Amino acid sequence: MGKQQVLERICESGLVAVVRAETGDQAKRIAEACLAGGLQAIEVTYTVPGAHHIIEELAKAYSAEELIIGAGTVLDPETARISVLSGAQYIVSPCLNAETVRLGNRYQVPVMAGAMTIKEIVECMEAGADVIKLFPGELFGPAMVKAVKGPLPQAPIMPTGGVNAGNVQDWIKAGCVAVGAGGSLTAGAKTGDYAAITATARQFLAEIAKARLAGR
Ligand SMILES: O=C(O)C(=O)C[C@H](O)[C@H](O)COP(=O)(O)O
Repeated sequence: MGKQQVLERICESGLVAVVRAETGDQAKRIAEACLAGGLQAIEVTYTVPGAHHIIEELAKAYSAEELIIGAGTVLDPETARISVLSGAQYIVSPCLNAETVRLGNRYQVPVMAGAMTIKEIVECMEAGADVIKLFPGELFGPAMVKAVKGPLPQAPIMPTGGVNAGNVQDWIKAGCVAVGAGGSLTAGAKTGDYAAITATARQFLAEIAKARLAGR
C-alpha cells in the first residue's frame, strides 16, 4: 500500500489506537478487538520491549488492507528502519527528529512527528513530516488546534494524549485530521475485557462520524 493510501485510510478512519501491549499475544487480542469495533489503524509503541516482534506478528496476522500497523514512540532513524523492516506502515514520534523524517521520506513511509508549540508545528511541516502529532494533547485541548488552524489552516494535526470518546467530537470539530487514543480505548486489556475495547472503538467512531457530519 502506498504512502498516500496509508495516510488517506488513517484520516478516513479518524483514529489511531495506541497500543502498549506487553506481549505479542496481548497486542493481537487488542488488534482483534479494535478491528471488531471498526478501527483500522493501530500503533505499537517502542516503550514495549520487543515492539518490533509485535509489529512483525501483527503484520503477518493481518493484510495491509485489514490493519494499518504503525510504530510509535520512535525516537531515531535506527528504530524507524527496524520498525519498517518489521512491517510498520507508518512511524509516530513524540517529537521531531529530522533524520527519522528523512528516513520515512526515503522509503516513502508516512511520519507523524510530535509538536507542542506553533514553532515546532511549522518545523515539523518544513522538515517534511506528514502529520503533526500534537502531544501531549491533554495539556492543550481542542482550543489550541482551533487557534493554530487560524494562521496554519494547512497543518494536518492529530492530537494524542487524553483523547477519549467523550471529547473526540471537540477535537475533530476543532479541525484535527485524526486523533490518537491509548489509555481510554485499550484499558479493557488490563482486565482481559476485550469486549470493552470493541465497544469503546465503536463509540469513538460514532462520535467521530457525528463530529464530521456536524462540520459539513
Ligand atoms: O509514546 C507515544 O508514542 C505516545 O503516543 C504517547 C502516549 O502513549 C499517548 O499520548 C497515549 O496517551 P493516552 O491516550 O492518554 O493514553
